[in-house]
Amino acid sequence: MNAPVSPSVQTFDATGATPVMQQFFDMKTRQPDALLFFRMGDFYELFFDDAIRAAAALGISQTFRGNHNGQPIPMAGVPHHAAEAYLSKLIRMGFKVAVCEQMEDPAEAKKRGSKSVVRRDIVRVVTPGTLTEDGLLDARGANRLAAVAIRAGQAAVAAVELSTGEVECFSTGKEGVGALLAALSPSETLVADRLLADDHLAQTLKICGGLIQPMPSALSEPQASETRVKRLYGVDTLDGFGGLAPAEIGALGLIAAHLEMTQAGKLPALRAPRRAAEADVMSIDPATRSSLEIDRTQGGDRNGSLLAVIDRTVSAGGARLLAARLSRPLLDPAAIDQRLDAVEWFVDHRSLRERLREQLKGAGDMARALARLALGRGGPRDLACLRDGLKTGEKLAGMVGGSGDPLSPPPAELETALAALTPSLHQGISQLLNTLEAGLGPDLPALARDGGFVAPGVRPELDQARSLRDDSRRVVAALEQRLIQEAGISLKIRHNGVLGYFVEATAGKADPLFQPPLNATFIHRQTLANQVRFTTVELADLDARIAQAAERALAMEVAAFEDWRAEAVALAAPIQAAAEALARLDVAAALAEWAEDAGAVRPAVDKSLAFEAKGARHPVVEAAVRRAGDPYTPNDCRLDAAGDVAARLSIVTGPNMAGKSTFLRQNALLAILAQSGCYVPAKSFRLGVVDRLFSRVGAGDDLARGRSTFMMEMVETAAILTQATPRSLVILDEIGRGTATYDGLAIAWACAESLHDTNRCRALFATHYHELATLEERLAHVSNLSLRAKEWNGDLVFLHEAADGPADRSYGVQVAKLAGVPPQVVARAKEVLDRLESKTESPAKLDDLPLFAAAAPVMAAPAVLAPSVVDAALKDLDVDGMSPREALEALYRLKGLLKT
Ligand SMILES: Nc1ncnc2c1ncn2[C@@H]1O[C@H](COP(=O)(O)OP(=O)(O)OP(=O)(O)O)[C@@H](O)[C@H]1O
Repeated sequence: MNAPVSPSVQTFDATGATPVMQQFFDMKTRQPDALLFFRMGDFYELFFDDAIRAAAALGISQTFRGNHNGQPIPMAGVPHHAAEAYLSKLIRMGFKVAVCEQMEDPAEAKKRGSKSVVRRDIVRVVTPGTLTEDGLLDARGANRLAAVAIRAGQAAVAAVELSTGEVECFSTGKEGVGALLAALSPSETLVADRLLADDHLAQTLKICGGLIQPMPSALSEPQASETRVKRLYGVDTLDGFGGLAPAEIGALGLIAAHLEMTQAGKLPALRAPRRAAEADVMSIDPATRSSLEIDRTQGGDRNGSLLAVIDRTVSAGGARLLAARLSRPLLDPAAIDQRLDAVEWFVDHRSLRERLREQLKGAGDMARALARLALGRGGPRDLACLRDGLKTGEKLAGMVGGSGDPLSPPPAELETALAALTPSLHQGISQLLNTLEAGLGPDLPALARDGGFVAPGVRPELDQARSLRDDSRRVVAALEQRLIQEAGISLKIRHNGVLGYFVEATAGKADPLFQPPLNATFIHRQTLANQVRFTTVELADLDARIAQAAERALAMEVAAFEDWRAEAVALAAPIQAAAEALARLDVAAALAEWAEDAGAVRPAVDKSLAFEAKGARHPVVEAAVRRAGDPYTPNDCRLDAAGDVAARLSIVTGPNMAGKSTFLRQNALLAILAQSGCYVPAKSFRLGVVDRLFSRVGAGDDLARGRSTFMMEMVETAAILTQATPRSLVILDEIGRGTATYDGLAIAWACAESLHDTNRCRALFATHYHELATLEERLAHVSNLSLRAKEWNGDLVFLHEAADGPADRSYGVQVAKLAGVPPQVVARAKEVLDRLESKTESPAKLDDLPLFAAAAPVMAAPAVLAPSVVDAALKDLDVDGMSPREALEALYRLKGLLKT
């Protein structure tokens, strides 16, 4: 989303306004910070500043309409049938839009007097977090409205997905808000305005809160909040939600207030809040989430993320559930196992899985259809979506329940889903299903008011009105034949919204109709360039009868729709449960499908502090490498925070491009996949649950950020060192690289020691400081790993193989050669390196290293290398011919030259 646009609040002097403008001013005063879409006939018009801003944002023309206080009124408009596309664009740009509709037919208004104005009202305020239309939403992604509240030092984040009715509520400490928001990735976040004075919180919200809506602080006060939440759920007490904490009520209260304000009194069908404490889900801070590219890449694309690679779901609800699971891995091994049982069952029942996935494709998005119906924005197609979803559910329940394999009955996770999908277990649902199956015809319009969707034979009165209408149409056809005979010229009976039915003749041939005797029958109505239009007494009479019958038929259809809608909304809870059950089946089957495609295995998750991966792969890099026709090298990784069966901390070395970052990330992704209840791409994987995952990936990986991020890197490192527990998993990639060599080495060294001694967590620490390899001898639970490369006929070959022990050397010069650094520079670098590596020329050996001493080591005497190594290397650089990556590497090389 683009940077949110700050609302511009205008003040108006309404004196002397025309009645319509007066109405506009009234509406605008009610929603001063929203663009007002003011319905006038077939258009939504915008006026004054709104018109100017919307015209600029949408690239539509801005005109003027009349005057106000002697000034022309700026105006811009969008046709109502195309409004959704414009709305979508405005919302994406961060605008808020208030939709003001005509609440009556203009004819009704006329009855009150010729000067009276059509009644209008704001029916909805559209904000990013309150969208429900398919056209405005990504079907496979959630669209959440979040709220943050803090009470007595305790924080809560609540989130509602209005388009499916899902509500979640999390309690956390103040510092946990960022991780929760990053996991929820809301498109809009409500927060009491006084909390924005807290810089840290304001910054967190800015990074992961979507559009921030400051709310008057009074709205999150306990009493007001509680009353609003009760009203939202239509309950007398909140006890049924299991003792919500004051901060949770505050956050839900803000959501309730925002919904009241934006939905113009329509109540959404919300589910009871699903609550989770920080202790239930793996905490992944925003920086880690972004660097691991879980549901989107660092560039913001879904493609190339972990989610995109493993997602084999076939329904929108399934896709959303998988995304939610992957963004919030669980901590309870039993709950994780339940999910894994379901996946395993589908791995074992392949043909059933294939049939089930085929059925699921046609199931539609029940959750979103129901939400639209509840908010009065649904139509006959949404009812059909419920019908099809429930029907599919019934079929699937039969299919899975009757799988006929007594030795391997469906596990608990699937059993619960099946129960929610068996209509006979819920009388209301089977009744609704019968009603909709019998009631909905084959051709369904988007809106009930377009009619034609109620099947014949369902409502006798409707059938009567329809046959009257259709009979009359046959009479019209007969009348047309008679009039042609009578007039002796060719003519047609046509219909339009203004004239109703009329007779149309070509202008050149219409003369006789104006002459006696025909002018006694044909009454002139309209002359166009090529046609002349008439009516007859008989036709006018027929027109009235047809219009009446059609009107009655339509009214009956709309009434039928309302009945069915109400029946469905009253069954919101079981329908939502069925929708979720379909999503669960889809996710379990899809993960089994992926497991088979990717050769993934079931992980063993327990309460130990171990991490034992054998033959593991990075799912995203593997896919990319294979696409390029290369093989991917699987790797093992063993850690144990207790230090019993493996080291707690592994120092990972190896040349540039050897695969260090990939190895680190791969292991973090295994933990996420396993705790989300997914199979993992490995030969085997045993994991003691990880409570917090931290990843600090080197600044050098991103040129654009690399220059000024040493501070950022240190802030993130500080967070890790203060927050990681013995149950956490930390991956640190090239920490300390963005500063002077000795500072960097000292910081890296101290961090490694602290992780080992104080945090005592499992950690992988990739570094170019080979000096850190000696930690293995100095600390009890440290091991060395290296990603291997070897020289072959003067070239460097990357093996991507993680082996015990440190890297023998860094091969920086060879990598420079591979990267296309000019041969003379490479040759010179080799020469310099040889000298530096010879004992006599290299004074800075680690054993002499005065770690943490204030004095920096003295540079080697430059005399032998006069004028200077750096001068020479600089001179040879072809700066204009370098890519950014080559430039960065050259810079490091130059810094490397300074090292000694
Ligand atoms: N296990 C593997 N099997 C096959 N190819 C791999 C493997 N690991 C990494 N690669 C390939 O090597 C490339 C470089 O990997 P990566 O970025 O992890 O190296 P690095 O050691 O972190 O490099 P640098 O130190 O320059 O950041 C990857 O983009 C991928 O194409």
